[in-house]
Amino acid sequence: MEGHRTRKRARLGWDVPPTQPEATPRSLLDVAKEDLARPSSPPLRVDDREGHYVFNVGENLTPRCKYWILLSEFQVSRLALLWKSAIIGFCDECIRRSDHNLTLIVLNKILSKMGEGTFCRVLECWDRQSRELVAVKVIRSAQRYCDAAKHEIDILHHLAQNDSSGLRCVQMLNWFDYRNHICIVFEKLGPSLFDFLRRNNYYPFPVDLVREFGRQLLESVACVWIILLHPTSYHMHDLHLIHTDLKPENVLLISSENVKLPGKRNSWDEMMLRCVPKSSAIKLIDFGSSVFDNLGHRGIVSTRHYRAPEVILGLGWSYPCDVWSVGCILIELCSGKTLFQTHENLEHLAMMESILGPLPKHMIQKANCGAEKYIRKGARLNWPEGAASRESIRVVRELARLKGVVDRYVSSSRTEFTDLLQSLLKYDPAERITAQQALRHPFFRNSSHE
Ligand SMILES: Nc1ncnc2c1ncn2[C@@H]1O[C@H](COP(=O)(O)OP(=O)(O)OP(=O)(O)O)[C@@H](O)[C@H]1O
Repeated sequence: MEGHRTRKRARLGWDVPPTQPEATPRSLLDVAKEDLARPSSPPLRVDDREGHYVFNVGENLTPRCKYWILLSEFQVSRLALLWKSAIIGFCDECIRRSDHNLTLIVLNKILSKMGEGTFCRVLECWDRQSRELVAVKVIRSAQRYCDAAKHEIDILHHLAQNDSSGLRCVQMLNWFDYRNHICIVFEKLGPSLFDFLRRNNYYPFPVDLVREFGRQLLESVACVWIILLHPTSYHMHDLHLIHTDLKPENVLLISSENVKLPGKRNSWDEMMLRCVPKSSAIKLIDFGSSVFDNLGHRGIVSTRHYRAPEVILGLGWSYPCDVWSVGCILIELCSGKTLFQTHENLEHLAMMESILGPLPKHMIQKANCGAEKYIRKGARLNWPEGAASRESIRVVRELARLKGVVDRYVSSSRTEFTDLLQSLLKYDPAERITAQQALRHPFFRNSSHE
C-alpha cells in the first residue's frame, strides 16, 4: 500500500493551515433585543434511560427568558450592582451561580450531534452571540458523571491558564449547568483520527503524516521547545498532568477538510481514491480522566488497547503510561489496525510478548495480587496455559513482531520509526523514553519542519 504514495506532494498539501470560520460578534444589546421576540426554552423532557439529555435539532440548548442578556463574567462582576434589579428578573436557568458571581449563559442553538462518549453527547451548536460554531459536551445527569465533568472543567481551566496559545489542547469557552446536565462549551474541532480512519475504510495514514501527528501528540504531553518559542505555553507533563486516556478517538483534527489521493487499484483495475486530511493540525480532547501527578497512582486507567503493561500488572503508573499510549496510537495510524486488539488482560500481555518480546522478569515478579493469576510460578506469563480459547492462542501466535508490522505498512523511515516505537513501547516505565526525549528522536528530524 505504501508503494502508491506520492510523499512529496502529499506532505505539502497536509500542512496548509486550517481556514478559520469568519466570526462577527454582535453587540450584547442586539442579541438581547432579538431574544425578547423569541419563544422561551424548549419543553422540559425526561432524560433517556442512560441519563443523556434529550434534544431536537434546531432547539436551544439554553433557555431564553424575558430578561435575557449576554454578559461575560467580567461584565457581570462590574455591572452586577447596576443591573441587580434586572438580574433578579432572570429565570433560574439563565444564571450560573458561582461563589462570587452571577454569570449569564451564552445561547446555543443545536445543529447536530457530533459525537458520543461514556460521559456525554457532544452537540454542534451555533453560538448566537459570538456567531461561531461550537461543540457543547452535554454530560449525563448521574452524579458521578457530574463530578467527573467538574474535574474536567478544573483541568481545562488549569490548562487554559498555562497554555495561553491554546496550541495543542482543546479550548474550553464556557460551561454551565442546564437542567441537571453540566454543559461544557468547546471550540469546534474536526473529526477524530479514529473517525477519519473509519470513514476512510481504515486506510493507513502516510508515514509523513503520522510523523506530524506524532510530533504534535508528544508536544502536547511534554513541553520541550514550545516553551522556547512560546514562553507562556506549558504542556501536560510539564504541568504535572497525566492524560491517562490517549487514543485516536481523543485526538481531533482541527479542520474537517480533506484531499483525495490515488490509492490502491480494485479488482476492476480502477484507481480507488483515499482521503488524507488537508491539514495535519490536531488537538487533544477529553481531560475527564486526567490526573495531577501526586505520585503513587494505582488502579486501572486508559482505554484497553492503549493501556500500558505497568497498569495491567498493577505496578502503579505515572507519566510513562501516556507515552505507551502514544506508541500504540502511532502504529495504529500507520497500519490502520489496532496494535493490541483484545479485551482481556492475559491475552493482552501475551500479545505484547508476541509483538515486543518477553516481559522483564522484575515486572512479572512484582505483579500485584489482582494480576498474579496471569503469572506462572512467579516467573513467566501463564501463556498459553491460561488462554481462554484455542482461537486466542492462534491469534496471538500469528501476530507479527513490531519490525514486521512497520515493514509491512511503512515505505520510508522504517528504521527510525521502528526504533522510536520500540522506545515508546519499552515495558519498564523507568526505561521508557519521555515525551521530551522522543521529540529529539531521529524519526522527527526527517520532516517538513526542518
Ligand atoms: N471540541 C470538539 N469538536 C468536535 N467534536 C468533538 C469535540 N469534543 C468532542 N467531540 C466528539 O465527541 C466525542 C466524545 O467526546 P469525549 O471524548 O470528550 O466524550 P467522553 O464521554 O469523555 O468519551 P469517553 O467515552 O472516551 O470517555 C469525541 O470522540 C469527538 O468525536
